[in-house]
Amino acid sequence: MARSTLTALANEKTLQTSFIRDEKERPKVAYNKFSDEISVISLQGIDDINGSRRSEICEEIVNACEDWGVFQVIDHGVDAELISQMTKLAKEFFELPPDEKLRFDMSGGKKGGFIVSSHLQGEVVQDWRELLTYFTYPIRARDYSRWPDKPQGWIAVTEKYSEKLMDLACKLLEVLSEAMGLEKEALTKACVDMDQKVIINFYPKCPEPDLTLGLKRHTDPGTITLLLQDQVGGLQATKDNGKTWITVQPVEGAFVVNLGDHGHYLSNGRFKNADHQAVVNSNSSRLSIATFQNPAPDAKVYPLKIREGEKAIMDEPITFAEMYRRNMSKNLDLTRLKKQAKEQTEEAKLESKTIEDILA
Ligand SMILES: O=C1C[C@@H](c2ccc(O)c(O)c2)Oc2cc(O)cc(O)c21
Ligand SMILES: O=C(O)CCC(=O)C(=O)O
Ligand SMILES: [Fe+2]
Repeated sequence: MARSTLTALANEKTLQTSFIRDEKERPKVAYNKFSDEISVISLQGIDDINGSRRSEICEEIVNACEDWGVFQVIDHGVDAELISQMTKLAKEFFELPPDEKLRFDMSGGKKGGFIVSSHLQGEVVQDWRELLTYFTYPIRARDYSRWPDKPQGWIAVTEKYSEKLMDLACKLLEVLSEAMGLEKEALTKACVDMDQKVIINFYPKCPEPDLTLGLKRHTDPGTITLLLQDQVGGLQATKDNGKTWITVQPVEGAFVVNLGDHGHYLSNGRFKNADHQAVVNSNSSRLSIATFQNPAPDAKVYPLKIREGEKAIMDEPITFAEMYRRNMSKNLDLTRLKKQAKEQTEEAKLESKTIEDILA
């Protein structure tokens, strides 16, 4: 799609075929049929090291990580005013004219910027989303030329936001380290020099939302992700390999926290890395801001704790870069297999049609 954005397609009556997904991948649950299965945990009292509230909070977090690998946090200490400024500026970015957004176009291998209708590697079907991404930590790796200069105030607000989210993520990783019977810093140390990347997802309203996805089913690759979503709804998770899905209830000012593949491996599979996706709707656009906390690319990935009676879920330590590469190529193989299976079914259908025709 040259020099154009998704927003232009949002007013059409039907969906372009490049966004239409196989029936098996289409949404099974409505974007606004909210579930209360995901715990909403207040962090009030978490800093009171010897207080009883801290141990209750830790227990709630650990239970949620063992069950879904997803929970929501409120009373997290990130200033409500900062959250509302961040959301306002992010919305304003996506409202800019296409040419302004495309000044930050990421195609051509640039690191950070704006992408329209990205699709996952090896996929042909496009996601119904626009996104803006930039790398915030380590600070020395920041490339401010890839951070938008509009709307005004953007850089100062996003810097503050990423700093506060780094603090919150480290606090949550402390709780998980302790739950594994390790020192508080164990998980952050395993990340070596923690990377942070922010992805702002904008999902315009969609003419035929039942045929497509805003963001296809995936797990996040990193340690932990903090997601700020608006009140529209659309984040869905599954814990039975896609048979059933739930839509996460939006909670004003809350962060949805989910563990990624790295967090899953480090806990030897004890903490889940839930498959999730974003569905879209025809009534309103939706905005979400995902902050990914990842280990450094050359950090070693291997379980930090293997409990008695358990076997390691990895054969050998590998780097995070290698872990990411292997997961990507596994996903690619799966996509290829699915494509082949589909083609074979189509062929079988054609053959049987021919037989039916002969017999008719
Ligand atoms: O865009 C995303 C979302 C997500 C993700 C989706 C699909 C994948 O195959 C995947 O590996 C990740 O998390 C991300 C994490 C990243 O580091 C970059 C991304 O673009 C995304
Ligand atoms: O927009 C959402 O609700 C999900 C976003 C997400 O999963 C991601 O950016 O990795
Ligand atoms: Fe995700």
